[in-house]
Amino acid sequence: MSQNATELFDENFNELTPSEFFRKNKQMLGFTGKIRSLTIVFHELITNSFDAAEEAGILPEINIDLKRVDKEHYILTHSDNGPGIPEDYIMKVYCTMFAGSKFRNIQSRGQQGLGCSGCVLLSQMTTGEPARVISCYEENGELKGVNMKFKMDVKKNKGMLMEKEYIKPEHTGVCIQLHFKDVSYSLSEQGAFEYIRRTMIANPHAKITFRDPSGHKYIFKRAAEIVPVLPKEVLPHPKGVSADDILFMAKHTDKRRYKSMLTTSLSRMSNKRVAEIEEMTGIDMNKRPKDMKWAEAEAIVDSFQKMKFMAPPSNGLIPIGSEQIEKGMKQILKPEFVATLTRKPVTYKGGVSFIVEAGIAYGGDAGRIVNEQRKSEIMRFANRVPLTFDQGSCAITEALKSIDWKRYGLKDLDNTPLTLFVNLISTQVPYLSTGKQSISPEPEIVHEIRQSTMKLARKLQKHIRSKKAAKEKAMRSKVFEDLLPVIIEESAKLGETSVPEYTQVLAKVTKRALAELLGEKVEEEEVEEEEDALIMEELDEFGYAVDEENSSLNSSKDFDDLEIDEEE
Ligand SMILES: Nc1ncnc2c1ncn2[C@@H]1O[C@H](COP(=O)(O)OP(=O)(O)OP(=O)(O)O)[C@@H](O)[C@H]1O
Repeated sequence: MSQNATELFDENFNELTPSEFFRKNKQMLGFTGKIRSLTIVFHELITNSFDAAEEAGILPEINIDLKRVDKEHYILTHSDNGPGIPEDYIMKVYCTMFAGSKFRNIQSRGQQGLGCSGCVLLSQMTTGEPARVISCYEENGELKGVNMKFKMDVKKNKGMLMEKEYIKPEHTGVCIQLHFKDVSYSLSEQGAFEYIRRTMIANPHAKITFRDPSGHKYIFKRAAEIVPVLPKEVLPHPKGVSADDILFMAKHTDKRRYKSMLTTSLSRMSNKRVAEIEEMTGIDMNKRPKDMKWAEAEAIVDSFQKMKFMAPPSNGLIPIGSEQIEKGMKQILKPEFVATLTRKPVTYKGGVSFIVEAGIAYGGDAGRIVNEQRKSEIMRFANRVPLTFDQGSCAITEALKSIDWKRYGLKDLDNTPLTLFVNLISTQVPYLSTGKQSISPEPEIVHEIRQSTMKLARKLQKHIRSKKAAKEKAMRSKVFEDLLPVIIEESAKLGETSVPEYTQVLAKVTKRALAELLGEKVEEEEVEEEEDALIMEELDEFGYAVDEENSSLNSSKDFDDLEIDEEE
């Protein structure tokens, strides 16, 4: 007998909690593949510890201990020195999907309220073991500590407490212990160790101690002692909102008129601008937001697109800063050459501001060793967090691959000991998926990455050129140094005169070679100036007109000082 719709629905209709959904779709949390799954766990726990410590004005210090119980069974213990999590929130943080404190228009590493609970879910799904969390925090001026053991109730999207004990803490912080199977620790580019190394480049203010499964202890020391300035929450920009956003604001605002709702919910929106919108759309701006219709929201957004606004305030964006990136790169890569920069804030999609930071390190430990040869590597970051996977579709990869590297003297980029660093700072990083591993290639973002990297590539080209020139000059000087005394002495013998004093002249000609032999450091500019003068004299002697102002000797320097965007 056939069933009617009501019977069918009564029997089959169900609601899926977020935890149930992600239990079936763990790949959407980034948990695909054994190596990647473990790296994502490291990523979630490290970024949370950083966010929490920085928000509390504390220099982050993290201890990670990864023990291998047997081939594929690991126990991860991760502890931080952050402000801790109050007892009532612990199970919400670790067992409720889409719960957190970062659903604001603010620059932070976390955005979605999924990370911690995702790790607990993976642990439970692969081992059936509960999570253990020790949290120490301050409440009403008192230091409190609690040690809890719990599991996640996937059907209810919340925690099930198994054990609880109050402890006497010495300082604030969180320590979490999780069991994992079906994961793998690896030293590869996508492994957990490399994730920590990259994290340290973009976070030189942090300290991480890591004990790997073999028991080896790595201490990544701090290269900077300043807690990054806390980004401010910024209101959305009119050019970055949709009709749906406006309608959502209208339904949830406590303001009584369209006018006050718009001026308090959006940046760059004054009474004058609201009057312009009123004139353009004919909508009465004194109406109650709760009564707003879809067509009105659409008309308001259309008017935004026709208007000119100042760019969004950039105080919501806190870049790492080129000096700090340089410190991070030097500390970890010990390169022969490094150049870094932080661009000015700009916007994508007309209203979301972002900043691109870039760095190039060459020589030393820059690049990656593959088959005993150093190769170039790309390090992608968003809000200081390394992006380790899905590089193919990412704006950073696309931008860097589109640069004509031969133009900068790098004929074989792949086989160059080079690390290319790019960090995107934004309150809304346009990730391509919830796994947050690649950035959408918005044209404005790709443009900024290209410009900043090309600027640094030019500096690198200059460095490689002058290194090559210095080597050639040193070789030439060496020839003089070896031959000139013989020629002078033999000539004196032939001319039957005494040997003239030549050491000073020789020293001048072979200044670089002599200095190098004596282990002295020669002032690059001084030598260059003297050599330039010598060449000028030579040209003059041979009858060539030398126009010093426009001489090609100066042109590269002039070009380098230009603050313009470069087009290939
Ligand atoms: N180590 C920690 N110390 C203090 N608070 C923490 C810590 N870890 C997590 N939290 C709190 O728990 C919340 C939830 O964390 P979770 O990782 O699930 O999501 P998120 O960081 O907000 O976003 P995302 O899913 O994008 O990482 C955070 O918003 C933060 O308030």
